[in-house]
Amino acid sequence: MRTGGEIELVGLTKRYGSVEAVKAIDVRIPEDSYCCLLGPSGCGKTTTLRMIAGHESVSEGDILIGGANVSDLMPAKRGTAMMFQSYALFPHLNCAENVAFSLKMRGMGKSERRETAMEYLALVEMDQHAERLPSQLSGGQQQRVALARALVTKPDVLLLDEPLSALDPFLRIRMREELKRLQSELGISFIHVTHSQEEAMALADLVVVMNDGRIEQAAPPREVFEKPASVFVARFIGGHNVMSGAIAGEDPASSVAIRADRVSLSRAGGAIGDGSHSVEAKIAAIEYLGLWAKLRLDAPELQDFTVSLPDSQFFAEGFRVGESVTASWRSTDLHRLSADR
Ligand SMILES: Nc1ncnc2c1ncn2[C@@H]1O[C@H](COP(=O)(O)OP(=O)(O)OP(=O)(O)O)[C@@H](O)[C@H]1O
Repeated sequence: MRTGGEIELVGLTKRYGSVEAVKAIDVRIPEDSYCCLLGPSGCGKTTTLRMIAGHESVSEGDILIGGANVSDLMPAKRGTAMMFQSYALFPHLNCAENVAFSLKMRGMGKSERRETAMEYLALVEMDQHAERLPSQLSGGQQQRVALARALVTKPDVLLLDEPLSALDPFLRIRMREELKRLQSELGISFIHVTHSQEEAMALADLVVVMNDGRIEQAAPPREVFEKPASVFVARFIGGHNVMSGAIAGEDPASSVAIRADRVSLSRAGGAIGDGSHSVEAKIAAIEYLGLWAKLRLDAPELQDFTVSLPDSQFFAEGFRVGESVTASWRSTDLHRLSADR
């Protein structure tokens, strides 16, 4: 087992002509950690990853890996390996040859190459398919080989660009578990680009939420969910309602968030739960999701306001679309948000 290097991005900036794709971002990713760069399309995630890999030049700022400034180093000298969304396997080489390719480039002898390639194929449970060509593998199997090929170079940091997006939902969850296992077994850092908040929450030790070339919040998943730093993070991560501060007796220009599962509902005229804030509303829509039901409420002071009720409570109450209800919550459950930039 080895210890992956700490990664530090200092004032990292990327300009394409007049477009500033990444805007002076600062973040420290501890060694031996699983980091997800999360954000909507075009927010600068891939550009950041490509700068770390050395596939894209830096306009300003620095990239430090294990304390060394690698900003101007060739990709092969950085201690990083990249796994692409398309897997990019050589079609004419079998699995073992694909994994052994970079070892050949480094001058390793044939039998040692084969032995090492088989060891890494076993790590991703693909050793039994060593002689197959990529065209004879499923998408998920090709991805495992691509992972072995990236890991065989013994990087300090593995960079993954949307690695699960081409897989079906079932396989995506299996591979997610596999990636997490590999990261903790190998003891190196993984930096994984995704636009899926669920994927980031499931995998990451550190979630870096990006928006328009900037970092909105970099924190462990629980902190991002429980204490979203901005209106953007609260909306993007989901599960929260964002309201004007006026509802909490604060500056109407400020914003507060309440989790969808922290709101109580009672029939209009009925007793208000244990909430210290309440709003009269109508049920505009209901989505039954198995474990939960999501009820969208309509009221002048609420926008896109959703309440999540456990299925048992939802069926016991028998709420219907169009009914008048009172939504209430405790002031201690309100979370103050900073404005979007
Ligand atoms: N080679 C380029 N030339 C000009 N602009 C670019 C170039 N590459 C990226 N951009 C712009 O930089 C911004 C960030 O792009 P980037 O690919 O990093 O976003 P992303 O968050 O990875 O998006 P996605 O999830 O869609 O891949 C976008 O506005 C994009 O149009």
